[in-house]
Amino acid sequence: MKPIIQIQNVSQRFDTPQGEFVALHQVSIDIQPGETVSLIGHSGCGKSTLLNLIAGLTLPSDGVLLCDNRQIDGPGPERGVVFQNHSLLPWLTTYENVALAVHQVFRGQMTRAEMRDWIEHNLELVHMSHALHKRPHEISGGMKQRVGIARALAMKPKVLLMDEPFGALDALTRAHLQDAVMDIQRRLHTTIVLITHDVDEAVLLSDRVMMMTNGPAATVGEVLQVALERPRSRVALADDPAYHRYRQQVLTFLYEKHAKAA
Ligand SMILES: Nc1ncnc2c1ncn2[C@@H]1O[C@H](COP(=O)(O)OP(=O)(O)OP(=O)(O)O)[C@@H](O)[C@H]1O
Repeated sequence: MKPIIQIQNVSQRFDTPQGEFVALHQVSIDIQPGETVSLIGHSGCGKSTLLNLIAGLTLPSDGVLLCDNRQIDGPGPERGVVFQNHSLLPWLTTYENVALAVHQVFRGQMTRAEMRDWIEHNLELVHMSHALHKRPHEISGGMKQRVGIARALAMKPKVLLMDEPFGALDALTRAHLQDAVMDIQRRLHTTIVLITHDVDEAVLLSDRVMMMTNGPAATVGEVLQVALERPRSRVALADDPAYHRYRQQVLTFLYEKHAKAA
């Protein structure tokens, strides 16, 4: 199968008052359609820098990134982004926040009725149909994050890029949303690239975990293939020796091979 995302020898350098800072050094990754890949590594290693490059929010100093065989030279609707802080517009309702994105992408391609159905469908996917007319300040953090995911999905992205999407949520809400994302992925076969600091989240959600070395000049140090059957249940996995072995491998990478000085 042809990879949907190709990252080829990508390096990223930043000019700083102290001189040039090499954030990423020669990162190469292929991501297959429908795959869920997580990026894990200590704070400051370059995860967001890499995700921003895939999103097209920044351009690499060296190397090439391709999405569906086309060079990434800016943001595009085929790459939906979900950030840690939902980034909804506070003066718009749940429905209107999603509608804004849908109108931008599909104006001229869908009728008004089709757009309305599509907006409602995506909010239904994340179980938010009951709060279509609420504004962000009237809903919880987890609900806002659901709307952010619906907004990204509504653009029919080939790839969903998530930068610590559940980082600001309590453990139970986080678990619900992880399940929702796995469910959506199973139904839509969306390719997902996810940044996380959470070893359990990485193993539970991913087909592959990219473990990044510490910066400067960070790169992918090891790749863990997670061959757990889907659908995955967090309760069943709690007793699964394979799950614990995977977890152990990530922990060993982060806290023994690439431990970070406090
Ligand atoms: N625009 C910039 N100018 C200078 N340095 C930058 C810039 N953006 C990122 N960096 C540096 O590059 C490195 C990687 O940053 P990045 O935000 O990608 O890390 P991260 O792994 O996502 O961190 P965290 O887990 O804390 O969010 C850091 O040392 C950061 O200070």
